Amino acid sequence: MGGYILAIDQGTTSSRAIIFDGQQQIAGASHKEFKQYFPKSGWVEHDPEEIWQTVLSTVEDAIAKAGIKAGDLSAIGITNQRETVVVWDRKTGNPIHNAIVWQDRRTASYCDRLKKQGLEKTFTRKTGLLLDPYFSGTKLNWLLTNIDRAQARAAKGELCFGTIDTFLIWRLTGGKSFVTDATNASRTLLYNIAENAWDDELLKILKVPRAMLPEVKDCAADFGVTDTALFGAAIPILGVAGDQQAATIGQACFKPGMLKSTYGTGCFALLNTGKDMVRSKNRLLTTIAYKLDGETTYALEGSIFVAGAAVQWLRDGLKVIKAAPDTGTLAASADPTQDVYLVPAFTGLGAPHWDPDARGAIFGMTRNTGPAEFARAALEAVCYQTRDLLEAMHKDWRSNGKETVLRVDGGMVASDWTMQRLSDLLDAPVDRPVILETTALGVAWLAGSRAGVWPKQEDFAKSWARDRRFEPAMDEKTRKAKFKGWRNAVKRTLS
Ligand SMILES: Nc1ncnc2c1ncn2[C@@H]1O[C@H](COP(=O)(O)OP(=O)(O)O)[C@@H](O)[C@H]1O
Ligand SMILES: O=P(O)(O)OC[C@H](O)CO
Repeated sequence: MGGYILAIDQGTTSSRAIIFDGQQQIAGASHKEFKQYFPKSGWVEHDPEEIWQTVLSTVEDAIAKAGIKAGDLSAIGITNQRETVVVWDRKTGNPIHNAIVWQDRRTASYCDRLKKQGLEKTFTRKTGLLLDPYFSGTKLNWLLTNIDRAQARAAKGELCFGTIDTFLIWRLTGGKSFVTDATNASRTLLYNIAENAWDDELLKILKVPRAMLPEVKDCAADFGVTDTALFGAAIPILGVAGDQQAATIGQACFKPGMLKSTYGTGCFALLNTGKDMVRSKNRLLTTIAYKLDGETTYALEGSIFVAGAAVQWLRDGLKVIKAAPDTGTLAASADPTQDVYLVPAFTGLGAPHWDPDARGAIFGMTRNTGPAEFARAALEAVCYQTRDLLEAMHKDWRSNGKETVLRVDGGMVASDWTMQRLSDLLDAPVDRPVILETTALGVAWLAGSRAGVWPKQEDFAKSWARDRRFEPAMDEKTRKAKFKGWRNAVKRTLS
């Protein structure tokens, strides 16, 4: 036995554990949703203990389903929802508050104050990010300011800050490892992506004591060993990356100009820009795609906050569908003469607008508008937003005529209707891979290659296989008219 790699994919709405065998095939998988907390308008929290329990139970379940023992695992890779902040007590390991989730907008006015002080340029130059509540830094400031004695305790080194990867590694190693990787660090507003180090000036502005920060490692590195009391074996953790970066790796987007877009709760498009730290003139992010053997590869990123979340809203809020896959069928039956647009700014708008105060809106409803038109509008909104991102990317990045085909993954790409509409509205082909668990696959590759049991980068890239290519089939006039309607709807939604 050997070559088995466990990938822990801790996402926004669920935790997954997937075991890959030595041939990079899925040998066992488990998945568990957990509760979302919305304490106030625009606030989103998770209970770190629920996250931990779902990780433990899915790992045990995946091991059982794969029919192996924990000792058969060569390594673990961890990938995670990014930016979400946990602060815990260094002695007890207990969180001092719920995790503040990436979607949470509670620090919008603080971001505005920082912008008014003219600080956005400093943050963007050093971190590649913008002053938006999306990122970890202002959320961490909120915890330090609002939780009793947190600031003083953090300064004394009594508290630890982490994104979800760091929190999980801390727990998995029995508090022995306090580490993160460069991709997760690059989403905090505290990390200088050119120097690859926590940045003292930014720490001072956001009043974050250095004593509470983890050590930052490459994506394939020694992150610690699991406590034997947990799974009955000491398993090395050898790969870590934020989920969008892990998907970029899993999609084998290793060459500059390669591009992937992941459709989960939100949608995130990453374009590999190689060693170039491309500075966007169109409000995209510059971020770390991965750091391997001390070398940093950068990406341009477009982030949309609501993608599959709109499908969840159709299911749980409007109750017009029973399950996510019903959306495509319903959308296909929509009246083509009704131009209904949904701008799903439930938690503000991300790239390229960055408007945290915008809220969702529907335009073009008539007396005949029903669930089918809502479903189509929700799915099309994801496609229009992807086009907004790709247009911005094309302005920032010269492809020199070497266009690569967009590779897609995430829960939503199971919908053929959505992928066809995406290709139609982009007027470009879209490739869906055979393995849709690209996030888990990417981090499994980081861990497996570090363990020496998985192929090197080039051979891994060759193993990427396409399930289906969607080609555009919409006429230009319709596409133009639809996109014009979308742009107009967005304009009317901005705050
Ligand atoms: N067939 C489908 N059609 C449309 N949306 C879908 C479909 N299957 C799943 N989804 C949506 O995809 C999302 C889940 O994707 P996933 O990649 O698991 O997300 P995350 O990692 O953010 O939790 C959910 O929001 C769900 O509503
Ligand atoms: O959990 P996902 O897949 O929606 O990803 C969340 C992103 O990492 C947020 O930046």
